[in-house]
Amino acid sequence: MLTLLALYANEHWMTRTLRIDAASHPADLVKAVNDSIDGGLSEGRLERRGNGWILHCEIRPGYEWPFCDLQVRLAELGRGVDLTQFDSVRLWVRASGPEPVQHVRVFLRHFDPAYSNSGKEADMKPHEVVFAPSAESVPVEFRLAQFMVASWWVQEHPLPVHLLGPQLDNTVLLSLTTSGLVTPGAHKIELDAIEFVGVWVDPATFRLAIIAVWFACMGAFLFWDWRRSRLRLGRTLRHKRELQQANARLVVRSGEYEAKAHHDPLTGVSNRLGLKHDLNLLMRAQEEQMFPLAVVFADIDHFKSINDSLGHDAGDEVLKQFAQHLKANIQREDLLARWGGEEFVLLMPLTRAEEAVAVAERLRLMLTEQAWSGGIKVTASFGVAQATRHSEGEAGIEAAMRAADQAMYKAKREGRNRVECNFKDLGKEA
Ligand SMILES: Nc1nc2c(ncn2[C@@H]2O[C@H](COP(=O)(O)OP(=O)(O)OP(=O)(O)O)[C@@H](O)[C@H]2O)c(=O)[nH]1
Repeated sequence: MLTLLALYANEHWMTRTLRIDAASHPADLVKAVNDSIDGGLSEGRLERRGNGWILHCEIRPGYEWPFCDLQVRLAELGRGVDLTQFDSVRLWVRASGPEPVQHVRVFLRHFDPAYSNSGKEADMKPHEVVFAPSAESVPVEFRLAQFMVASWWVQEHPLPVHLLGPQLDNTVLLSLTTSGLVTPGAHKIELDAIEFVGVWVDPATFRLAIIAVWFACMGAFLFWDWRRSRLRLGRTLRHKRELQQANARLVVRSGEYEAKAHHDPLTGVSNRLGLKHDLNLLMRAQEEQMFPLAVVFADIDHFKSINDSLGHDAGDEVLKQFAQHLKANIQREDLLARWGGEEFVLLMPLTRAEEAVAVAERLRLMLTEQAWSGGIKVTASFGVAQATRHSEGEAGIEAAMRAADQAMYKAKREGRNRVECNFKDLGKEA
């Protein structure tokens, strides 16, 4: 829209105008001239009417080319107007006379010291157009490029080649003249105003400038867009980094919560949930290398009396020590968990019940040999069972655990500080 507006403004508003009429132009610079200067008999008289002039002209035979002239001097001699800064001239002209179609010649006379030094108007180079005012609308507009140097003048004024063409940078005179082949009689030329019109900036140059502005705007836009995208990308990357960091923190935190959920806070070994979780992982990863799976239940003997005699804190300390001793004396692949209270469970993959009984026996002995805080003696009762390959997955393991628990109670009944093994309640041979 701006471009269209600028193009319109260039053509219609960004113009320079030089207007000449009787109201603004000094009266002594306008006069009527006739062929008497060449020995003719025609008579011209100038009348001012309103803001214009009227040339009354009586053409009489007597000179070979009779004429009358309405001469408007644009400036003093030698100080002409530079018409090259204008594109066209508008004339408010009417003409009447005895001819069927009345013609008028328009001359722009140029002063150049190379041929005009005599100061005579006849020695100023005439640029000419001829037209019939009645055939044109008023005002009639000529492009200055339409004015041609009059050939008859060039014949009378031989000039070097470089001076033959049109020259309008020092124009001193505009004249309206009766036509060359004029009919004798009363002629009249009315001139209301003259207007030279030009644009400040030549349209071609202006369009080039607009294209340049477009390119500059596009470049500026691309640069701005590139910077905006970079900033946006930076923000996105920052946001992504923050999300990754938050995510990493969440992963760590959820790992911590999971560890807490799977471990007994007092002894640090797995709780029931942790044992189930670890067992599931093992079953998924290496079910084939799990069986036979030995299950050992260990329960501290007379733990209530430890609590009662030494206090609950001492009881806690015994529980911690008990768990550490068990943990330190089993293999890495064995799973140890606190089943509840003072009861612990041990799962031993690829271990037969007989081997597990031996391990339980070793653990039982080991516990009796430990130095316990408070100088007390701590013993435990063990129950052993086994889940075979024939047992169906978790159901088999749960059955083995029940059997081991019962064996442990049997050990309690049989006097404590002993190991009992239960095959019977599994219903299958190891
Ligand atoms: N200090 C402490 N005591 C606990 C904890 N959990 C359970 N107990 C106690 O452990 C005792 C278990 O007593 P009982 O079930 O009678 O068994 P017991 O005294 O060991 O006797 P037997 O198992 O038959 O040898 C109870 O007094 C519980 O309060 C614990 O986390 N810390």
